[in-house]
Amino acid sequence: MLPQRARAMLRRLVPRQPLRLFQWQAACARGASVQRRTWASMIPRPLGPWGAVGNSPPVCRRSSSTPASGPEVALTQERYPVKRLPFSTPSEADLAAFERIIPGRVVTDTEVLAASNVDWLRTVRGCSRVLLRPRTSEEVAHILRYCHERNLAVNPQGGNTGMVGGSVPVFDEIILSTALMNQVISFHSVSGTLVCQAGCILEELSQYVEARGFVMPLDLGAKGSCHIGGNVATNAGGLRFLRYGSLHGTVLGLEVVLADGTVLNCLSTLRKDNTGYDLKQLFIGSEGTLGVITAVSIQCPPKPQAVNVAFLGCPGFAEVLQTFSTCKGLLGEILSAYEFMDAECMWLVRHHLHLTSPVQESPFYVLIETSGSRAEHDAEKLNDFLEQALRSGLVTDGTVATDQMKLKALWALRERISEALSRDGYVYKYDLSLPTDTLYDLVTDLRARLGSQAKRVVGYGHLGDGNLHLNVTSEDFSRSLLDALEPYVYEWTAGQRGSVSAEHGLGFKKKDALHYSKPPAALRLMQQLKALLDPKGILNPYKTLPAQA
Ligand SMILES: O=C(O)CC[C@@H](O)C(=O)O
Ligand SMILES: [Zn+2]
Repeated sequence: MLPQRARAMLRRLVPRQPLRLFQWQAACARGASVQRRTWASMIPRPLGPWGAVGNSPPVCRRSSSTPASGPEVALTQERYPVKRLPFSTPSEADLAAFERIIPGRVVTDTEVLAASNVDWLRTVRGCSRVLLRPRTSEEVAHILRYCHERNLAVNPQGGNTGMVGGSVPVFDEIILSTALMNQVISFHSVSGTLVCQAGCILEELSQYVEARGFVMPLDLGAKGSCHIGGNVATNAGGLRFLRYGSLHGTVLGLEVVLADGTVLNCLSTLRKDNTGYDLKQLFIGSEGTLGVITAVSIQCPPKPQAVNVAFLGCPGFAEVLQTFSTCKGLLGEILSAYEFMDAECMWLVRHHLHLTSPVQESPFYVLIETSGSRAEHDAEKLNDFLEQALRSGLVTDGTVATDQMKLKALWALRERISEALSRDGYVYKYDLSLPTDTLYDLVTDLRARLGSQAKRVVGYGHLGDGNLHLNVTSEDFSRSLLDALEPYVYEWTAGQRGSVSAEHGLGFKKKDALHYSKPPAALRLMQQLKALLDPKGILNPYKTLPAQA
């Protein structure tokens, strides 16, 4: 019985490596339990408005202009204890002044504003009455110079795909959209340096550089909508972090318009530049509170020639960790992603998005990606790893993809968890950096602690980066559930010397938790930097930094 089952698995796992069949058979014959399914059953069925898997790739396009429908989102100022700061209120004369700066691109249409005032998760809502659509840095400079003089608050907005309420107004801040700043400025075909405006959509940039033999150093589930400027402003992490590292390393230069309208042109394309303070770093992850990023220079790595994705089932979290150690050792330089999700996540993507699991039901799943330059070499390494993982019982079932469509289908299972969660009810999101050994303990702990108060408590994330996405859902927003979660989650994280925001930033929702991850002296220095660069506090107020006493 076993050799036959093993053969079935081999066909799925090593589609292009017939020479290795014997080794696989041997490995499986030594006791690996496998489940047979075919690719046909694995490929998800067509989806709803967020894209389809099948002949077309699963593009996860979050549209800021068409947020999911549902009951009206409560105003942030009503749900949270926040007081409007004494900024001016935009007047008819201000609108006329904006109209002179960007003729025809001053938006007061209530439908457009309704969409731009709400985050895509539908958890926070402002009441801005004007949205500006500049095309150039000079226009942004002109607008900010005017707002600075008039003491008007400004909410910079990219694709509005953030997770922490950083990209929508809290009150009536003017929305400054980068949507029309979507031009590639230059691309160097030898170095792979891309220079572009801040409003370029990440997925469009990916397609642009891929056609030229390169890839963007970052990739996110929200790639179909998010803007590169927003990615940099929030220091987005994402799915390629393990391989290419943080934007603090890959961004070579920035052009930023400061609060008073000064254009800071640090749009360098140099790999090495040790002249004084590296000012661009201040703006990476500052969430639009120190300046508005208008252009980005970014280093794109060469496109890998061979990509494999393995999607595996693990019997427990200990095995998820051991599988990670094993694959780091055996895959070495070709390992480009190590993601995990628990059984609840799989339930969510199946139930809400009708995606089909390619492997038998397991308590945990891992997605391993390899990216290299020689297909045979990578396949050999991957086979060795899979053989060992299966033989030692770390992995109980799995499947491997090498072609584009199947790769994307496997990635969709992981990338679209966030979307599935948003269809499950109100979502409380925690994006934590934790020591990998204890990374899942908090999920288990919370399930017991919250009991039936929560609809679902799930854990997934970028295990390779020590990043847990802890998500809790309830039918509707519940103050008592929020109180049960906070500050408990933050205290738990601080107890592990973790970070309360690994990659999503602080925005509006997490700003008061900053002190769990930074000492008082760091907070003071941040406040001083803010005061220096934006003395009137007009840029993205109520975000990132806690309100000063
Ligand atoms: O929704 C989340 O909690 C995480 C979203 C994103 O960072 C991901 O890794 O999928
Ligand atoms: Zn993430």
